[in-house]
Formats: sequence, structure tokens, C-alpha cells
Amino acid sequence: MSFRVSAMSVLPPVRRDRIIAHLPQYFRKEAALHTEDDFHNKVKTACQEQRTGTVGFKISKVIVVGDLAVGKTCLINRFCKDAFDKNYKATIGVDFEMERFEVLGVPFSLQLWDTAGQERFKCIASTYYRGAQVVIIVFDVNDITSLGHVRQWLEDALKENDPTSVQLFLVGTKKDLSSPAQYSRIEQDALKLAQEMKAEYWAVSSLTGENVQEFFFRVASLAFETNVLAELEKSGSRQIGDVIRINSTSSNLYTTSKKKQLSCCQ
Ligand SMILES: Nc1nc2c(ncn2[C@@H]2O[C@H](COP(=O)(O)OP(=O)(O)OP(=O)(O)O)[C@@H](O)[C@H]2O)c(=O)[nH]1
Ligand SMILES: [Mg+2]
Repeated sequence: MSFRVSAMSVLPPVRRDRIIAHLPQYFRKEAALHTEDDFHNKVKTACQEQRTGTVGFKISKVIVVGDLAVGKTCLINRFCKDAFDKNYKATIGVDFEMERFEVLGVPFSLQLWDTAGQERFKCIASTYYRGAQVVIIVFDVNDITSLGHVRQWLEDALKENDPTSVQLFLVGTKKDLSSPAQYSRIEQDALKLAQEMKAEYWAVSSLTGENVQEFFFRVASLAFETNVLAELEKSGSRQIGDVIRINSTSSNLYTTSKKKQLSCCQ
């Protein structure tokens, strides 16, 4: 008797509120990773024709960094657990949550790494930065100092990753505590910084939930889109020749992979 266990049969179905059928829009046009109305046509076709290769089985790593108490843990908890705790409990080292989505009918998972902002835990936390596809840098819209530290967080996160392939987001939290006038002042600075860093800018409130789901849907969608495009490029260049290459020199398997291996301690 043959017995097959596939990932699909082991995992429970994706939650109905994690199904993404259209590209969620950016928050601010002037600081968006791209401003297209919908998913790339190539991506839509590939999903329809089920030509997404291994994308559906991969898990994309997302790291969330930023100063202590800016609201990183609350942001993740609002999205993953629909909960909010007004008491501050510092993250010690790191925590992570898995979130499963279905994008254009294809399963897609994000592994969200919540890191510690406190200086004394930073050293442990930074050992988990490596291999991130998405970096989310968080600041508090009521605290200009936390915005000032964003560049340092970026530098630390990119040390452990390939800067050319990371998708970057800059997120202002605690929007509920800010008056519209105060908010729009800090937004000017945040937008400028986001543009310089080539990051997509968002402002959210984990207390009210404002923009939280929209933000994570956008992250999942853009990460997914990038992965499908990369997969298509790979399969486009592979074709018949690759079978021959695999059979003849196995070392080619490694030389075709461009992934950079960075050392942890420098
Ligand atoms: N009003 C309001 N308070 C918030 C919001 N997000 C977080 N807070 C509060 O800010 C404090 C810090 O939140 P955390 O999410 O624990 O901060 P963190 O960035 O994870 O801090 P570390 O783990 O030390 O790096 C807590 O008291 C939260 O209740 C928000 O959107 N609105
Ligand atoms: Mg925390």
C-alpha cells in the first residue's frame, strides 16, 4: 500500500482572513517599494497555471528591529493574535511567530522574528538577523529619537544580509497617541528617510489596529511577488541545459546559487 504525506495534508487550511487575492496598496506613494496597482502579470499567470515552483513550500524570514519599547512586540501580537497589552514587557533576545497566507491561490508563509530593542539583549538578537528576506525597522511616531536611530538599525541588519536583495519597511507605531499636526510633522522626516533608505513607509497603531493588517498583507504580497519572479527567472534560465549540468558536474549546483554567505562575527 502506498502512503503519501504531503505538506498540504499535514497543515490545517490557511485562515480565511489570510487569503490575498489582490495586491494591497502602499501607504504613501512617495515611499513605496513599488506603485503598481496589482501583482505583476507574469506572477498572476504563473499562479493561475501553477508554475510557482518551490515558492509555496518556502518560508520567508522577516526580522523586526528598532529601539526598545517602540512597539515591535505589540505590532506582531496585534496581527498574529489580535491582542494588545498596554503593559510593557521587554523582549529578551528574540521571539518568533509563523503566519501562513494564501496569495493568488498559492500557500505562502512568513516567519516573523521579534527582536529585543534593549541594548543589553541586542547582541543575542543580532545573531538571528541572518537570512532575512524582509527587514522591518520600527520607530515610535511620538519619539523623534527613535527615528534618529533607524539608520543604525538598518546598518546592523544589513551587516548580516545581502543588502541588494532585502526588502525594507520603515514603520511608525503608536499613531493613536499623536495629534494630526504632530503626526504630519514627523511624517515629513520619516518619508525623507524612507526614500533615502529605499524603504516602504507605513504608520500604524497596534492599540486601535489601524493599518496593521494592511501593512502585513503588503509585506506578504511583496515578498511573495519577489519570490515568484525569482523562481520564474530561475526556471527560465534552467530548461534542458540544467539537467545536463546537474548530471555532469555537481559542483555547478553551488556556483549557480548567488546567495552570499556572510560571517557572523567580524
Ligand atoms: N498607545 C499605544 N501604545 C503602544 C502601541 N504599541 C505599543 N504600545 C505600548 O508601548 C510599550 C512597548 O511596547 P512593546 O511592543 O513591548 O515594545 P518593543 O518594541 O517590543 O520593546 P522591546 O521588546 O524592549 O524592544 C507597551 O507598553 C505597549 O503597550 C500603540 O500602537 N499605541
Ligand atoms: Mg518586544
